[in-house]
Formats: sequence, C-alpha cells, structure tokens
Amino acid sequence: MIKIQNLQKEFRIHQARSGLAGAFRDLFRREYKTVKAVDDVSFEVAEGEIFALIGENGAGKSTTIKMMTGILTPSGGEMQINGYVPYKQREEYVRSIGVVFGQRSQLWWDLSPLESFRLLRSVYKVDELQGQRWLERLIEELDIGSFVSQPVRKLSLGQRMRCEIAASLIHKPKLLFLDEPTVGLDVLVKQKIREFLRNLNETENMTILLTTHDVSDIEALCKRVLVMDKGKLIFDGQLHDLKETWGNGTEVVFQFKQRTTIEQLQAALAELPCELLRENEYAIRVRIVQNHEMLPYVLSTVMTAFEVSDVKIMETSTEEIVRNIYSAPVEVSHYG
Ligand SMILES: Nc1ncnc2c1ncn2[C@@H]1O[C@H](COP(=O)(O)OP(=O)(O)OP(=O)(O)O)[C@@H](O)[C@H]1O
Repeated sequence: MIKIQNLQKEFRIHQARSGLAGAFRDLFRREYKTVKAVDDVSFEVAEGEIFALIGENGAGKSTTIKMMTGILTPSGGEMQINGYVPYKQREEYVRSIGVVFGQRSQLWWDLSPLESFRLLRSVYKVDELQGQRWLERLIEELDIGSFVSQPVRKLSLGQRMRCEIAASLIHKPKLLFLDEPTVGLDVLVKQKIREFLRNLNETENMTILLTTHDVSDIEALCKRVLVMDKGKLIFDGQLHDLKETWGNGTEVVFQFKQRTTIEQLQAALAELPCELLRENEYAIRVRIVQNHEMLPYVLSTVMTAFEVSDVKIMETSTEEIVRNIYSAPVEVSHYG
C-alpha cells in the first residue's frame, strides 16, 4: 500500500553573511547551504496498519508527510502509495487519501461544517446516497451532531478538530494522514478521537499514519512506530521493541519481610540478566536488563525463595523512551 525507497528531500537555503559588509556582498552573490530534510528514508506499510511517525522538531516528519501527500516533490528516491506516485498523479491520488494538518483547516470559517461537508462531497463526486449514510455515521461516531450546523468560527478547538477529521473522511479514503491530531485538546476529546480512529481502523481496515508529540496517542493507537532524527529513519518497529531497545528495562522493587542482602538475592536469581540496587535494608530494586519476558521468572524465583511483603513493578514509560532516543547518538535499527 505504501512503498517508499531511498526518499530524499533537500532544501537550498540562503545563508545571510554577517555584518554590513556581508549584507552588501549578499546583494551581489548569495551564499547557499543545502539542508537534507529527508535523507535516504525507506519503509513499507501494509493496508490496515496504524502507525506513528515521531521525532524531534526539525527531524523531517512534516517534509516526509508533505511528500507522501503529494504537496512536495522529492529530490530523490521512489515512492508509490495506493498504486500512485503522489507528486506525479496528484489529482487521482488525493481522492484515495484523507489529510488532517492540525494547523491548516479544510473547513470554511463562516460556513457550518455541514455545509463544508456538502461542498467537499461534490468536489470529490461522492455518491449521494452512500455518501449521506457515511456522513451520518461520521457525525454519530465523532459525536458532532449538536454543533455541526453552527459556523466553524463559533466552535471550540476540540469541536473543530472533530469536524476536521470528518471533513478529511468525506470521500472515505483508504489512507488517512493526521499531523498532530490531538495537540491542545483536553483529555476527553483526545479519548473520543482515539476511540474513533481505532474503530475506523478496525471496521474499515483504514490505514492511518499520525505524527504526534503526544506519547499517549502512540500508546493508545499504534503498534508500529517510525522514529526520525536529522532526516534519517533511526527506528522502524513495534512499540514494544522500541521500549526494549531504548527503554531502561523493567524494574521491580521487592520489599522483604526480613533483612535481605544483594548477595542473597543475586544467588537466587543466578543467571537471570538482572541488575540489583539497594533501596533500603528491606528493599531491593531489580532491573531486568534485556527482556521484559523475563519478568514472570524473576517474580516467581524471588517469591519462592524469600518472604516478600510488597512488590512494585515499574516499566519505563514511553515518554522516557522517547527522551532516551532523542538524547542518544544516531544508530539505525530495523525490526521486523
Ligand atoms: N521549505 C523549507 N525550506 C527550507 N528548509 C526547510 C523547509 N521545510 C523544512 N525545512 C528544514 O528541513 C528540516 C526538517 O523539517 P521538518 O519541518 O520536516 O521537521 P519536523 O520533523 O516536521 O519538525 P516539527 O516537529 O517542528 O514540525 C528542518 O531543518 C527545516 O528547517
């Protein structure tokens, strides 16, 4: 469905020289610098996947999405999405995708969303009867019925965003791009949007790509995550692999009924790949270094060998993982 190979995008930007003399020289001969916004990115996506593209500001996410939606022409590489080459067959291609860019609206400000939906429906030449049924479903599932007839300018951000999503889906595309769909929204609206997207993915097998700075979006929706850094794809894999690669592992704090030494616990755990850290005389923190599938073994070994009064299990949050990724040197990892 999505096939991207060695995708590149370079921007030539003017570099202003410093000082008055520099500005004067700039008048005659400008100096340019080439920025590699997207640098040799390759990935494939099957129909029905729901995945996130993440990375720090300036990592190249927007540029990638702009190329994938046909807005920008790549400087190099191959791209085929829904059977089209986006920048070459833009007109046909856009009928097969939906796009929500948080900062750009596709609704007319002075019209009601309902009027915008009708206009979009005629632009996309959607079948009247089927289109109407589909729209009714969108209105119901996004819970926008009570304000869909008011002018867009009177809507709150959360109300408008839900209408934006409905607008992007009017023609029932196979692939939906969402750029920061929940930014600035309150928890309840975020939940509604996530539930809606999950359902859309399950019932319509719609492929969904989102970029987000909100880690809870990823946890709620995506199995697969792509991480970009300085134009390169540095991770492509499952969220749990991301956690294993970049996380600090799972940590368990055991509170013992008797004083227990690190040596005693170490002897019991023997070969299991753990790091032990003392919390206090009665408590030891066990960090399971490689694989959180070890957790049940660690728990049962310790509970059988010692009298334990309390156990606390702490997984690295995705938030922490993303922080770890952004602060680590670049290394490419690909997972099945
Ligand atoms: N039109 C442009 N002209 C020149 N440079 C650009 C242009 N668009 C993007 N860039 C540069 O390309 C790089 C990648 O930018 P991009 O907007 O794709 O990053 P991003 O990951 O989407 O960041 P953000 O999260 O801030 O949106 C940045 O260094 C940016 O300055």
